[in-house]
Amino acid sequence: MKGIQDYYPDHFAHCYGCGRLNEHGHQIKTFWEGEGTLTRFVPKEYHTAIPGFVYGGLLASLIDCHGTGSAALALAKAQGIELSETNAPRCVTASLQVKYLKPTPIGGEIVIKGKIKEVGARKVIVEAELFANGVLCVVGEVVSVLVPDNFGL
Ligand SMILES: CCCCCCCCCCCC(=O)SCCNC(=O)CCNC(=O)[C@H](O)C(C)(C)COP(=O)(O)OP(=O)(O)OC[C@H]1O[C@@H](n2cnc3c(N)ncnc32)[C@H](O)[C@@H]1OP(=O)(O)O
Repeated sequence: MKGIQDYYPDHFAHCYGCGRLNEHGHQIKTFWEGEGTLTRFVPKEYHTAIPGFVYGGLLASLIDCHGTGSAALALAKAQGIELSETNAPRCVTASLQVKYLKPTPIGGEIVIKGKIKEVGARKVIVEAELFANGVLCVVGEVVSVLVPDNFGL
């Protein structure tokens, strides 16, 4: 199953968090799951903050790209866009807020769930919950803004 990131054109596919063409990045993929969105990621040992626990900056970057991916999915749905490699909304992060509720253990899969809080013509607000072994460890809110095809070129 394709994630929204699989539809990003090549020049948007180098992001460290979600770019499929960045061999050094996280290459996350974000999907619809019911009315919400979902991203999965398995941290490596070197993603350590203190031994046994995940570095918070990594968790923020996962929430960041989960947010922009969820925003692109939400805009496509709201605007009736059938996703293809030549037709997908492109969003960047305007604002990222993260709250670390509990230390996040290394050693299993992280699941990030997104709830679309607001969808405008260009701005989307996504609330994110990050779980490790089923325990809610981090919450966040991402404001994403739709940008044109030639953004950054
Ligand atoms: C398929 C391919 C995908 C491709 C995606 C692949 C890349 C994934 C990106 C991963 C995440 C990143 O790291 S992205 C990299 C980090 N982010 C950036 O570098 C973005 C830098 N900032 C910018 O370029 C700009 O400030 C923008 C594009 C974010 C917004 O500028 P703009 O386009 O002029 O927007 P503007 O008209 O002023 O505002 C539009 C709406 O957004 C709101 N807004 C604007 N800025 C903010 C803000 N900081 N915090 C809250 N809200 C804001 C405004 O109030 C307004 O709301 P309303 O009046 O409509 O309610």
